[in-house]
Amino acid sequence: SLTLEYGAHRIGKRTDQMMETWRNYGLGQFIHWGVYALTGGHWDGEYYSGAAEWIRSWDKMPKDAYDQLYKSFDPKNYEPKAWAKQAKEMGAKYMIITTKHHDGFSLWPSKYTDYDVTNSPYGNDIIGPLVEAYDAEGIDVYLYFSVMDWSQPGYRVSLETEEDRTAYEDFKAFTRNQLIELLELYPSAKGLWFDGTWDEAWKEQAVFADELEKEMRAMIPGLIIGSRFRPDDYGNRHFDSNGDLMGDYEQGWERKLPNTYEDTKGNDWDAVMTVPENQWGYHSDWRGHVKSSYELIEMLVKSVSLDGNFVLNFGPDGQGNIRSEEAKLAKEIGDWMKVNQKAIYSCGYLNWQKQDWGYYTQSREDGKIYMVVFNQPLDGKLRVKTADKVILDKVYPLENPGMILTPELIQKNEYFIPVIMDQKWTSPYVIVVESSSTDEDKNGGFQKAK
Ligand SMILES: Cc1ccc([C@@H]2N[C@@H](C)[C@@H](O)[C@H]2O)cc1
Repeated sequence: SLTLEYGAHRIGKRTDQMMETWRNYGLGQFIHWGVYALTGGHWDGEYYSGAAEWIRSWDKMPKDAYDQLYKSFDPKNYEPKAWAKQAKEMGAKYMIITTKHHDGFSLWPSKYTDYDVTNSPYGNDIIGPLVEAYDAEGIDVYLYFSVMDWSQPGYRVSLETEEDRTAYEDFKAFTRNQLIELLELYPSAKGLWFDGTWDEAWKEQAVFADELEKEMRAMIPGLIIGSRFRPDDYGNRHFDSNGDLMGDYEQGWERKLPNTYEDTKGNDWDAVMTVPENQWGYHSDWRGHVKSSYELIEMLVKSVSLDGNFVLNFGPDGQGNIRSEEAKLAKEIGDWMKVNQKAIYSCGYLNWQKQDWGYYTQSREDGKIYMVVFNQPLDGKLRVKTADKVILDKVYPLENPGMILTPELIQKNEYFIPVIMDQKWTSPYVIVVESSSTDEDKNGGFQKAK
């Protein structure tokens, strides 16, 4: 393997408490909010078919018109406490907020740019009250930060000339200043979610990024930073040039999920997901497929079953309203979580053979196994093939622990669990499996593991 100065600084999962807490979240909320929300994905009566938060890059969006939008940013309906309460009801354990997206508009009072909330009619800090509201609900806050910043004169896609390099040095100092400022202003933040780090110019900054990451980690011990921040000695992000994970967890799952445990490479990871196919910021006219709570619950369960976190995106409108489609999803997901949260929180991957009826999760606290059923077999028999030397001690519906189910042995380590056909299941349900391992003792008999 290559000798890397700026590659992965750790092999394998972090084992400290803050990362344990992160690993056990299960469900998170992403919030994309900024001046792009004022356009709602339209300009001058025209519909923008791209991702609404990218509307500035649209050829039909005059850049100076976009860059004046902040002078109308005055969200009368912004209610951070209501947002936090809604997230709590949904069952989110953490929230990632865009402090600054690619356009560079800073939602906090930044000393380092005039392109921030203090120079908008709204005038006040957006981030601070949001952090307080989510902290008060017991939901951990993470700060999304886009390194790419179209508003900054020193920003460069690539460094071709000496002038580029000089300008980029200013941009690097600005970037560092804003990040240090964010961590000084919001020290209760548990981590940073970086974006906009794909430019060639940034990929040459292995030394700078490494020093900056070390500085930020020193400011907030245990700070959690994903794989999308640092480039290694050869400009590789996410995985260094030896294939080792950069940062504390993999951030590569954007609008997609791994399909097998092997896909996760045994790393911690999060999947961030839009409700429509590809809209993060507010678009007033969602076209194409809008995901149902059923689909999103399956993605959540699939993520947890593969040792990941699932982060659902919300895009408040220009006045600070949460749109009705998202409010409905938050309610429906929350209703499901209220009944089934034990199969999500502090749960992860179980190495039993994947079955068609759905997903296994296993509690990292008490080892209980959860069968989350999405596709009930027509004969009502859930096939279960355990790992070797496992016996099923007790099987019952999470919603009705008194209803003991008797597994039918098909062959060694394989059973049918008879589901309750008389009960009309209308949403994904959970069967609990309490199991123990058998170790063949000296004389070949079986005894229950202690
Ligand atoms: C090609 C591309 C660049 C940036 C993105 C940003 N990452 C998501 C988390 C959103 O912030 C989106 O604007 C998406 C696609």
